[in-house]
Amino acid sequence: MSGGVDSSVAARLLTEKDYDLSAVFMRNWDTRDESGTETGCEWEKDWEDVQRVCTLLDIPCKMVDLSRQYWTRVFEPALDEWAEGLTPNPDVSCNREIKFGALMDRALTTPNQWLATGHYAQLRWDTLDPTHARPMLYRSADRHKDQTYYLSSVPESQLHKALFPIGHLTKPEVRELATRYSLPTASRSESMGICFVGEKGHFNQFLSQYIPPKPGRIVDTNGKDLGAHRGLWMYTIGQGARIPGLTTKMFVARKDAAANELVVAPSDHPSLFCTSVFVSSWHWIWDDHPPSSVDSPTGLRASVQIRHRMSEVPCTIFRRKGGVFEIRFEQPEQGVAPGQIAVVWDGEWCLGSGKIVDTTCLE
Ligand SMILES: Nc1ncnc2c1ncn2[C@@H]1O[C@H](COP(=O)(O)OP(=O)(O)OP(=O)(O)O)[C@@H](O)[C@H]1O
Repeated sequence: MSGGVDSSVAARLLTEKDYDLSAVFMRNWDTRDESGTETGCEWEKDWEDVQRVCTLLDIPCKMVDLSRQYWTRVFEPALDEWAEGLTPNPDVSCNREIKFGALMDRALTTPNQWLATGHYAQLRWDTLDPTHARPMLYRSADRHKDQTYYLSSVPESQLHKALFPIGHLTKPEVRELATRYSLPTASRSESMGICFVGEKGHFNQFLSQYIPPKPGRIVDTNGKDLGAHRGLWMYTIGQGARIPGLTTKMFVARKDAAANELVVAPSDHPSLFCTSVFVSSWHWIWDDHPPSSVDSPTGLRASVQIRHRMSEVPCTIFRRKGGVFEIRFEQPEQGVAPGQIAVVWDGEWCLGSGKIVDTTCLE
């Protein structure tokens, strides 16, 4: 339980079933490591809320400190990628490495135990082999809140031991239940993004505590010098880049890490539209995936999401050498950045995800 409304309702719903419940709150950020954020993660407040809900529901709760594991397995690797100019997604690795990794290992000590969370996601079961039912990760009923993107690299072995009690509900329904059950967290506001970063606008300020400035040039696609930047990690491909003295609005098309140059282009420029991505570091949820059609000349027809806040788009997937897969979009896509996680779907069924290492754009 996180102290938020979703996991509070998840816990309340489980009290109606025949489970022997206990709650676990995880601290994953050591506020002593922060030297600039004003509010920090406020984990004490979250922990208090968890305890208040647990008292009401009459279930025991405990806190575990996984801040060291979070630092080494999630934050440091992401920091390295930001420093290289990539766009990592620490929330995806947090679910794999921490919530359904270290936390699950710590919390589940005997067979017949499950870890329930307030994620908006659903599990369906493939019972083709009745002796070996297999969990399939499905979109939640609330497409606006769906969190399967973030769960896309949690392996089957861990999903076997997971429960998502609110996955069939919408957020308004969850809030209504929280009010009906008089949960103390009913009116808590949404937690946004990565807790230690705080408000979105402070992201660069936060990262600058860890990554030194590395000034370089901003150029257009012809190499014309347009100005200076203070570090490639401060920009994301696809974002608008304000260039003093230019009337045309420019967008980040590419980061040239070798030359430490930020390449920008106007909104309709072909360099902003990508036709395919190359993806490595795959985590297929089922370890006997991907389906064999990735090796056929016609490839695997699927859909792909290359960041959380986008709809999935049709694509075809081909296996290339060295564990790399090429994902070809049906229509050119904008805002495609190396480091981002590409999540692959068969309809509503999430098959897995990997990290974008390269892109092919129209120019
Ligand atoms: N610090 C934590 N300790 C234990 N479980 C956590 C913690 N943070 C998140 N979780 C679990 O992961 C789920 C999804 O986390 P996320 O950060 O996306 O929260 P959320 O969507 O804001 O949900 P909530 O309203 O429960 O905070 C939570 O519902 C909770 O079950």
